[in-house]
This record gives sequence, structure tokens and C-alpha cells, in this order.
Amino acid sequence: MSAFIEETKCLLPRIAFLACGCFSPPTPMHLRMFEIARDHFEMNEMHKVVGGIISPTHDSYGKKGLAPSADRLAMVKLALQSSTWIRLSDWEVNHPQWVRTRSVLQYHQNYMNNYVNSPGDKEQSGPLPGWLPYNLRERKDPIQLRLLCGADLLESFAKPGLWADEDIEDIVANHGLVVITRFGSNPERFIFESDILTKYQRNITLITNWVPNEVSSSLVRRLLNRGQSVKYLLDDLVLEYIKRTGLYNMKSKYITDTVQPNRLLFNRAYMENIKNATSLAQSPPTDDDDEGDEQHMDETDSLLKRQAPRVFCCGEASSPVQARATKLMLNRSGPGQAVQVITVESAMGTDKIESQAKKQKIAQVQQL
Ligand SMILES: Nc1ncnc2c1ncn2[C@@H]1O[C@H](COP(=O)(O)OP(=O)(O)OP(=O)(O)O)[C@@H](O)[C@H]1O
Ligand SMILES: O=C(O)c1ccc[n+]([C@@H]2O[C@H](COP(=O)([O-])O)[C@@H](O)[C@H]2O)c1
Repeated sequence: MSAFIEETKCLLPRIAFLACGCFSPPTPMHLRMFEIARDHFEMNEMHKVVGGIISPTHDSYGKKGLAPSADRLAMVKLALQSSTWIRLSDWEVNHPQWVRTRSVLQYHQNYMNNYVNSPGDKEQSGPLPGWLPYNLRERKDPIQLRLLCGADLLESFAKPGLWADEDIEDIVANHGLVVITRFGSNPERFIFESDILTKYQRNITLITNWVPNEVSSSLVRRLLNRGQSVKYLLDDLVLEYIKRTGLYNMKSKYITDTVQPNRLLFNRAYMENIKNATSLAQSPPTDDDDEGDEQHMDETDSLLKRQAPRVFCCGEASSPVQARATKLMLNRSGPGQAVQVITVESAMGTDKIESQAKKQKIAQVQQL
């Protein structure tokens, strides 16, 4: 019986999804869209989903908050590390100018068609692009590439002068749309009110997201800019990348203005120094002192633990403020130890505030 089901699955028409957007930065919801869409098509046994493609828009799209494409590509790559089937396409960003979504779909569709129909690897000139789904040549039937989007993108079709009608028609007629519901949008009504969309309604799949999450790139940028936490709103690796590069004017509790973000290399000694600085500031010692290193780490450090330790030599201090901070740190570490430059005030201050807040919380809970 299960062999029969497998065989039936193999006969289902094949589809792939392409999501366009800014991805500045990529959020978990950008990736959730793909999972929701794949479940929908595979669980209803309508299609075999062969792959997902993320295509970040060109720099010249110029939307507010759009980080440079090199950074957006790097962040999407990091976010995709845990996915086995969603891939990043850099074709759009490497184009000389902004490309309309219709052409983006056409390019990727044509590439897949040619690939599937060419007899073997020898026909392919050069290496295969990273976005190409695996095992496409297992079968010879065509792959339909559908535009995957949130309902807000669908509704942007109505913004005067933004999308060309003939593009909308081409996308819906020749590729198809997969729309994930989003708070504040009414895609059913939107489709009803559009003649083109109603005409091709059979090519539009509306999927209700039963576990909505209203995280958006703009919301994340706003929080970062205010120095507020975005932990659990972004992949840890993406957050670490933002911290290191200082994208979105991020204000970090540990990064001083005098430290160049790209010089921020962390190591064990850095953790030790924070710990030393904190325990010096706390007198008498508190219960928190018994906590392991793990408890003192912020989100940056969990990532860093997975990386090979790198050393930031304290001799590199380049300003009087930095030199003063370095000296302070040096006093608290052994001779010859390399340390991360941080301001003592900020490290002590933040840890103290955090531990006071923790205690307050515990006290509140105990009073209940
Ligand atoms: N929370 C969400 N739920 C459903 N779809 C989403 C969500 N966040 C983003 N999307 C979709 O992801 C795609 C990529 O869009 P984009 O990068 O412009 O995302 P965004 O987070 O909405 O950005 P911004 O907040 O800067 O407008 C779009 O189709 C958008 O509708
Ligand atoms: O093709 C078009 O005419 C078109 C018009 C407006 C926006 N887009 C694409 O839609 C994506 C999301 O844009 P936005 O402004 O809703 O974040 C982005 O990838 C744009 O290139 C595409």
C-alpha cells in the first residue's frame, strides 16, 4: 500500500516556489511561508514540491531600510542553513538594474526547463547555480514555478503605478500565485475586486496561515534601531551577522562606538573579562555569581561557541578611549591574554541591571 502511495506521489505534477522581496533582514516568517505552502500542496496530494527559491530584490529597488545586497545575501544564506530544500538565488541582485518579478520568474523557469530537457551534465556550461533544486532530472515532466507571497504583496498589485497590468496577467496566467494570509489583509476580497485576478482565479492558491506571526523586516529594523531585543524574532545567526556588521544602526549593549564592527572578534578571554568585571562590580557577591558562563551570555555568544576561537589582540586599540578600555581589561586578565575591547561601564551596568531585573521578577513570582 505504501509503495502505491509513493508511486502516486511520484506521478504528481511538480512545482517549485519562488519568493521575491527585500529580505532586509530575512525573518523566520519568510521561511515559514515555504513550509506552509509545501504542506498545503503535498498533504492535499496535488503536487510534488521540488524546491523553494528566495530571490532578494536588486539594490536599486531603493526601498527604505534596504540593506546592501551583499549583506542581504549573506543573511539569507545564514537563515537557510537549517533548510534542506529552500535555496538562495543571487541572479536578481547581480543583474545590472532592478528586475521586474515577471522576468525573475521567467528566468528561473526557463533555466529549469532547459536543465530538465538537456540530456546530461555535459550540456550545462559552467557550474550549476546554487538555487537549482536537486534531482530535477529524475523526471522529464516540466516544473511549474509559482510565485509565493504574503497577502500584502498580492495587495500591492493595486498600488497605482507599481505593477504593470500585463505583468500581473502574465504572472497569474503562466506561473500562478501561492498566497499566504497575513493579518490586516483580505485576499479573497482583493481577488474578487480585480478582474485579472478573478479571470485566473484557478491559478491562485490562497492558504490560511493558522499560526500567524506578524514579524516583519521593518518591525525588526525598528526594534534594532531603538536598541531593543529582537532575539527569537530572527535566526541567531542572522542576528549575530547584524551585530557584527552594525546593520540597521543597531545599538548593542556590548559594542562601543569606538570599536569597528568588523573587528569584533570574540573569544573565551572576552567572556572571562565580562565575568571578572561583573564580579568586581558586585559586592557582596550575589546568587547570580554561581551561574555558569552560559547564564552570562547573550545571544551573540551562543553562536560564537560554535565557531573556532579567534583572537582580537589588545594591541590594536586605535583611540584614547579604546586604549583606556583596553588597559582596564588588561588589568583584569593574565599577562599576554588577548581580550575583547569593551567598556567596563556598559558591561557592568547591563549585567547588574539584568540581574536586578531577574531578582525583581523572582520576588514578584514569590509574592503571588
Ligand atoms: N509575517 C508574514 N506573514 C506572511 N507573509 C510574510 C510575512 N512577512 C513577510 N511576508 C512575505 O514575505 C515576502 C517578502 O517580503 P519582504 O521582504 O518585503 O518582507 P516584509 O517582512 O514584509 O518586509 P517590510 O517589513 O520591510 O515591508 C512577501 O511576499 C511578504 O508578503
Ligand atoms: O515586478 C514588478 O512590477 C514589481 C513591483 C513592485 C514590487 N516588486 C517586487 O516585489 C517584492 C516586494 O516588494 P515590497 O516593496 O512589497 O517589499 C520585491 O522583490 C520587488 O522587486 C515587483
